[in-house]
Amino acid sequence: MAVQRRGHVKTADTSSIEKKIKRGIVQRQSAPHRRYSVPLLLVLIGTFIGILVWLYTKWSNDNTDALVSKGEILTQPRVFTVHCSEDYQKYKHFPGCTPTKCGRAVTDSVVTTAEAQILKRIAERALELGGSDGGASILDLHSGALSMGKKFVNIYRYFSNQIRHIFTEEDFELYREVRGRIQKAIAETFGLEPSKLYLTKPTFFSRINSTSAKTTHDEYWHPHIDKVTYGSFDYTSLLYLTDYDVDFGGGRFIFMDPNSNRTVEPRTGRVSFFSSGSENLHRVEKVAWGTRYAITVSFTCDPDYAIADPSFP
Ligand SMILES: O=C(O)CCC(=O)C(=O)O
Ligand SMILES: [Fe+2]
Repeated sequence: MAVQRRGHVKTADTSSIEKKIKRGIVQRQSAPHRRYSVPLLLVLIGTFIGILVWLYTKWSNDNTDALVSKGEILTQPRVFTVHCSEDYQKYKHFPGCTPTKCGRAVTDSVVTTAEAQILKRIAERALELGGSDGGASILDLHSGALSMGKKFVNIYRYFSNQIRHIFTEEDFELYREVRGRIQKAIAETFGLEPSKLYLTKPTFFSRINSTSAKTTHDEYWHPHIDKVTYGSFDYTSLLYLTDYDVDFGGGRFIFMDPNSNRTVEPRTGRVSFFSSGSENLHRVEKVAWGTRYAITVSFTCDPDYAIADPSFP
């Protein structure tokens, strides 16, 4: 009995030990699997998220290439020619001016950074007296139009007593000088007679921030063709007064070509100019943060639509 009891106890001990050993083996066998499964899962999830992010970036950028990025400094105009649209045929032809060679160009050597900073301060001074309730405000030195709330006022009339504290004679001189240089660069690039190009309206400073639009005037981001929108435009130029990715995010200028988008990243003193027809459909990306300043300086070939340089009233 005793032997049997001992034997029974021994059997029970043995089987529990065997079980433990087996469990140990199973645990040892399964341990590497468990050790690797969590990191492996994380790698798989990470890869999956990576693919999703890549797909989203590719999709949202929609084939977007930088024509000129902020980091580059162009000492010569970078010129891209494109076929002229038929838009100009609907208007009177002015030999030596009406676009026959169309395209776009960007240069950093026409306006200095210091000049652009002075021009930016003109816009800042005037716009802090008014400004749109929405994200886009303008100041037109020619007509005097200044965004104010949901409307516009005439800065020369509205602030008539203070106007000589807002602007100086030198401000207007610099504006004229810069306009002349841009006109020359356009004429050289497109093979035009500079004197056959005239300043036209609207020509204006713009200030854009990320505040949501309150009226349609604030909706600057829509694709458009300047010749269709403004009629008299034959050549559009843009002078940038702030830096993309430093002073503001978003806000890149986008040429919308049939199969791709090409961006110009604003940089203080950078001038971009292009023929105004539908060969240069474009839009401005929404500004995500910060404040973007620019000047739209427009030119026509039709002397009937010419305007004089701005001056004190
Ligand atoms: O500010 C810009 O970059 C472009 C503005 C524009 O498209 C325009 O004034 O017609
Ligand atoms: Fe435009």
